[in-house]
Amino acid sequence: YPSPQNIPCGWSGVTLTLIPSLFTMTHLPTLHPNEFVKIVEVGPRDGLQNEKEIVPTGVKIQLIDMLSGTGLSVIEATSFVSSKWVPQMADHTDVLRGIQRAPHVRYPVLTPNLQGFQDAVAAGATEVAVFGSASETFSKKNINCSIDESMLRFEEVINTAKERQIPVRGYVSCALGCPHEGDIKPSTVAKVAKRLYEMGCYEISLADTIGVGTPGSMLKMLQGVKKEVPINALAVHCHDTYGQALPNILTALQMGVCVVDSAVAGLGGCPYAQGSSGNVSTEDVLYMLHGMGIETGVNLPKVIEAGYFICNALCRNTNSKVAQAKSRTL
Ligand SMILES: CC(C)(COP(=O)([O-])OP(=O)([O-])OC[C@H]1O[C@@H](n2cnc3c(N)ncnc32)[C@H](O)[C@@H]1OP(=O)([O-])[O-])[C@@H](O)C(=O)NCCC(=O)NCCSC(=O)C[C@@](C)(O)CC(=O)[O-]
Repeated sequence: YPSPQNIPCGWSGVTLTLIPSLFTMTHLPTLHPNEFVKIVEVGPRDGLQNEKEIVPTGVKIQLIDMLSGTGLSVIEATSFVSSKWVPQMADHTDVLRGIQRAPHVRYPVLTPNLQGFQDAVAAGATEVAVFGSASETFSKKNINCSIDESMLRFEEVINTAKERQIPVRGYVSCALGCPHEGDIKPSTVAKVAKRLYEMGCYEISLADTIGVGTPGSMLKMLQGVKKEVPINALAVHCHDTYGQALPNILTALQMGVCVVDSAVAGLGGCPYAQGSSGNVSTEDVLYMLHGMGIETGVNLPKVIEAGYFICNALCRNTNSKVAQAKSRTL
């Protein structure tokens, strides 16, 4: 079963003993110039799925094409979900067929069930993601089934994907809190993550769906999950509702995580998680990582340009502090 993870993963060498010093702020970990963090750009999917006005398909395609030229290696393109549930993603096939695929870029799409997987493959998808939750209530509201039922659906998707050599990524929503159930135990997150990993997901993205986490809760959650899933198979997916996304990501990096999800211009929100704000912006994550001497292979000015493009198209300001600062100094 193929793993698309060819990228060196440098931060896994940072030891847990550095974590207490994060909190006393006495010193930060030593930085090495060859360290690499993979960015998973989720703007075209997570960033746009919650937009009230339907974004023209051509705009989505142009955004993905611009992002393809930035050095990003993974761009989540769209979702093969029900258009009754998420009308914004109804043009999934046209988006996937319309983009100019760059050879070094992978374009995963969300598939909640076998029907979505089959539609995605028919449209040309070569990588998919299943999305589960650590909260029963959120699972029912988001994909209309319990956690156990969702695992049966995902198993079908993953087994079919294996036959076709299609890699599958897994999400665990509500990893740091649920809009309906409040706090979620790290052991519950770990259990769901483990099930997805053992079924065959090559990477598990732990999502702070409503952006309520702090470095403290991120630390405890990752301590729980890494007992069940190797740290180099984990990613973090932080929404920035309480302005904690960057410190949470930094904490995850210090724990050894080396894959970070983010959305250009900080777009986003989940239609089934009221009150959640946008994802952490790709521009701000890049600025932090590059400032720490960590390589990403991504060109920040080109991402800022893509961010301006989509913000103009949506008639709104960017959520990226870095893009805002750069525009003031132009
Ligand atoms: C999962 C379903 C489809 C179940 O929806 P359901 O209504 O329970 O499905 P069903 O199996 O009972 O079928 C009912 C109808 O839906 C159709 N159907 C069935 N499956 C599909 C499909 N794949 N694509 C298109 N149509 C589909 C099916 O064909 C049938 O059509 P009808 O006979 O009535 O005409 C629905 O609940 C759904 O689409 N949910 C999507 C929710 C979603 O996209 N949420 C946002 C993404 S998750 C997220 O944002 C979190 C994340 C990943 O970013 C991380 C984080 O921050 O937490």
